Amino acid sequence: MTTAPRDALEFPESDRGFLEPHLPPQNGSGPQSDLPFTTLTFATSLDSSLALSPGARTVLSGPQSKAMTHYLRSRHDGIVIGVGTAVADDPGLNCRISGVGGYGKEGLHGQPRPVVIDPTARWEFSDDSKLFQLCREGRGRAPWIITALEKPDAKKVAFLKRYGGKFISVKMTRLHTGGHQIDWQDLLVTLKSHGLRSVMVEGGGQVIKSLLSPHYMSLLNSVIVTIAPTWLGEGGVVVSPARRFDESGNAISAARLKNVKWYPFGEDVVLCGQVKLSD
Ligand SMILES: NC(=O)C1=CN([C@@H]2O[C@H](COP(=O)(O)OP(=O)(O)OC[C@H]3O[C@@H](n4cnc5c(N)ncnc54)[C@H](O)[C@@H]3O)[C@@H](O)[C@H]2O)C=CC1
Ligand SMILES: Nc1nc(O)c(N)c(N[C@@H]2O[C@H](COP(=O)(O)O)[C@@H](O)[C@H]2O)n1
Repeated sequence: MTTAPRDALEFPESDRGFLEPHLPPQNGSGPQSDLPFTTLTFATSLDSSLALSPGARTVLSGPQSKAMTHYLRSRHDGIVIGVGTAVADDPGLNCRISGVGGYGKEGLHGQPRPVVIDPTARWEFSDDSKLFQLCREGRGRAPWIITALEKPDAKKVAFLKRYGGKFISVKMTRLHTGGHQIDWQDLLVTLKSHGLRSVMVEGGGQVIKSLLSPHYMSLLNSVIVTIAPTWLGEGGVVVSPARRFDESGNAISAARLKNVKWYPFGEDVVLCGQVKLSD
């Protein structure tokens, strides 16, 4: 009998049912589309912060809602984050629920593909990065890195290939601020064409802000937010989409959810819903 690794999490069957209407179909065969089922999910404080500062890994979820996030990871083919999160958190981005691939089952079945949006390929990963440690241990998959560069650094390309990861070059708009803006529709179509039938976008702040813009929010099939009973205070990484205005120039809400359900989860509350599109 194989024993689960020490960091394995438990997420009981009894806690799973409520999530089902908010998740991609179990067998992956949703309506035929060139887009993957896309979930936006993150944990926030009472003052809408994801983290104490852009560079700070910050624990918000309690044990139960953390296990829920890992269950979500087992139900999606890919996890998307921005390079800011990769650099700040050195994340694992695997699923640590007992019974999932590497945590009790043979192979990597149930393990999502990490996808990092890194326009300039600035993430300096190495064998010591948590993601690659987990790959070596058979407990996670190598990342795909989405870049605007046509020819990323050959050493990085070779490194990723050794672990089974890769760069995917996509067109991005160059902003006057010097940054980049990805076309989310293009990205999601690309991910689907590479075999990801469902993706969950975890953050960070800049990624979520751009996805919640009027142009892209209709791409979201589901939104699942963990709210932790804490204020992080000023200077945090805040989730705050750009302002919107009506025809008369009056400010209106940037985005709103519909079909909302709230579920208490330990000391946290988990909010599930769908983006309400304007008529
Ligand atoms: N509480 C939670 O659930 C989560 C918290 N975090 C936290 O968020 C913080 C990082 O957030 P941010 O600094 O906002 O970084 P981020 O993770 O959003 O990455 C920002 C970078 O990603 C790229 N990027 C993002 N959106 C893009 C777009 N639309 N087009 C092209 N490139 C794009 C750009 O290179 C940008 O500089 C960290 O402290 C991390 O711990 C991250 C994920 C989840
Ligand atoms: N659900 C959730 N709760 C929190 O409190 C968090 N800080 C995050 N962060 C996200 O999870 C990633 C870390 O994952 P690993 O535990 O290393 O696998 C982090 O990079 C954020 O994407 N999420």
